[in-house]
Amino acid sequence: MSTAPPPLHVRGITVRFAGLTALDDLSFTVAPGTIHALIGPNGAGKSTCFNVLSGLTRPDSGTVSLGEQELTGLPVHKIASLGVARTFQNIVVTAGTVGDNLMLGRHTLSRAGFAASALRLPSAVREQREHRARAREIAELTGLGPLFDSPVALLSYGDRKRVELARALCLEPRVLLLDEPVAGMNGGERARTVEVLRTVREELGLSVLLVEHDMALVMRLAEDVTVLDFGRRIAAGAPDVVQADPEVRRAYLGAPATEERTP
Ligand SMILES: Nc1ncnc2c1ncn2[C@@H]1O[C@H](COP(=O)(O)OP(=O)(O)OP(=O)(O)O)[C@@H](O)[C@H]1O
Repeated sequence: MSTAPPPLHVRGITVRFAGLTALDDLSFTVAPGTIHALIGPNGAGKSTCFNVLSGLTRPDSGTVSLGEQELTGLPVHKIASLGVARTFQNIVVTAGTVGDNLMLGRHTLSRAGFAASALRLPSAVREQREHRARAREIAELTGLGPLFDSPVALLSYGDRKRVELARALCLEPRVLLLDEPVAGMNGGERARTVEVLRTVREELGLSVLLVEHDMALVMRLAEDVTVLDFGRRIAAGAPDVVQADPEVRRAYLGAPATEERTP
């Protein structure tokens, strides 16, 4: 297992869209090697936060750092290469085999240049072989091993969503940003994904920041929870503490958090 990742610090992030404050002075820390959930009702600012962390949105104020490394304002590819990878809510993977898609994830780690690869120089061929072997290991870890050579188009919805997860893991991230990893999955697929996430965190020792509407899953998987409402942090702490918080219950319009969808 690799060494523990540095903490991911979010400090005083504010994002405004025209007259609307999507994030209002938001601060939290993803502790090394933990699973941290970011939850809140629709429009609370969760996606905006992910967009800031992955470099898609520049905040009006505030900073994001991974340990000592400042990430605020860096371009998407730079943030990814510094160890922060993300998955997207909607599956984008439809073409190629599972292996092809995982190799795309390895692309940014390739040292061999285009010319060396095109000319099939021995060093480039060796490097490709190593990347493919690592992609296979990650496929095994995420339960996709037997599907490595299968076209993604033929996979079930749950497996395709796991290809997206495995592709992000192929970047060898230290922090993984997971945007609704079980959205649209059936009960069996959800349970399988929870298992895979636990294995991945244990085996790879990375930190995970999770946005997920499935409260039962969040409560089972996360060690820390940050709750947003209208861009503000309204509660933070261990799942049972957050769940009992009156303001959190109010934000969810009286719907007790535990009675939402179950995996
Ligand atoms: N590009 C944008 N331009 C204008 N307003 C935006 C933009 N992106 C988000 N918003 C607004 O910012 C607020 C926060 O949206 P965001 O998508 O971050 O919430 P969310 O918590 O991810 O919601 P959901 O759970 O529905 O995905 C919302 O009021 C949304 O309408």
